[in-house]
Amino acid sequence: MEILKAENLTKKYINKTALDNLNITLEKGKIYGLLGPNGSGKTTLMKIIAGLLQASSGNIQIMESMIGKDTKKLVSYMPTTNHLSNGMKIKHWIECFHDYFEDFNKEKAQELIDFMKLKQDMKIKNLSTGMVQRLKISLAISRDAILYVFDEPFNGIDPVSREKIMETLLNNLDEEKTIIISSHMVSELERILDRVIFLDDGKLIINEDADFLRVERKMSIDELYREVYKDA
Ligand SMILES: Nc1ncnc2c1ncn2[C@@H]1O[C@H](COP(=O)(O)OP(=O)(O)OP(=O)(O)O)[C@@H](O)[C@H]1O
Repeated sequence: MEILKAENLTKKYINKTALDNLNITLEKGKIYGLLGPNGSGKTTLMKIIAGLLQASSGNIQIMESMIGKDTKKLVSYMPTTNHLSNGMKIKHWIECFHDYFEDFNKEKAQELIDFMKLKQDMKIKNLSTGMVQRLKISLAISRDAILYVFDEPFNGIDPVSREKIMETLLNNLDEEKTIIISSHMVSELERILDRVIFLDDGKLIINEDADFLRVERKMSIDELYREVYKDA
């Protein structure tokens, strides 16, 4: 089942076309790796899907609704930046998410925060980079959305914690959910991906089944990535 469809999606900033006539569909229940070098348009696409940025032209629909207020309720988005204000404690953010998102499961968030070895009384300003990432991920996973969009969830995270986060994603989001993850850590991510999307300078160059690509190209997704972008 198709849950997202983008047609001729273009995003122009003042002197840069960040997304160039993108046509893309996402299927229900799949984990997508959104891959590409710096500046290829990954964050721009994710922000548009999350309803935080408007495309310059083209259409994008989620569950057959045009992007807007209604589709925001269907998408749980974890930005790459720290969007949680510093003076607040973790427990305040749990309350905020609970107030703001109808689909937010407070008990689940509390469990995940414990699992991630965080304490509810910790202030955001006292958290390390990796701890902030773990908190952002816990909050995003605690929503019961249709589509989960994680922008660079492994930034600043050590290898053991990366494994833990991947396990948490797989264990907490059932097979009905669709997930998009952008990352530069292709080799670590590849084992959980069903499909891969390669962007290059705002253009879609691959949207394909990961196993199919491995067999067809006789290489891992990581090797394919290095080959495709060797001149980037
Ligand atoms: N607000 C903005 N104003 C002008 N240009 C922008 C803006 N945001 C992004 N860009 C440009 O759009 C292009 C795509 O940026 P984007 O952040 O989507 O790429 P990305 O693939 O997420 O990169 P990275 O891997 O470095 O995070 C880049 O050339 C970037 O400089």
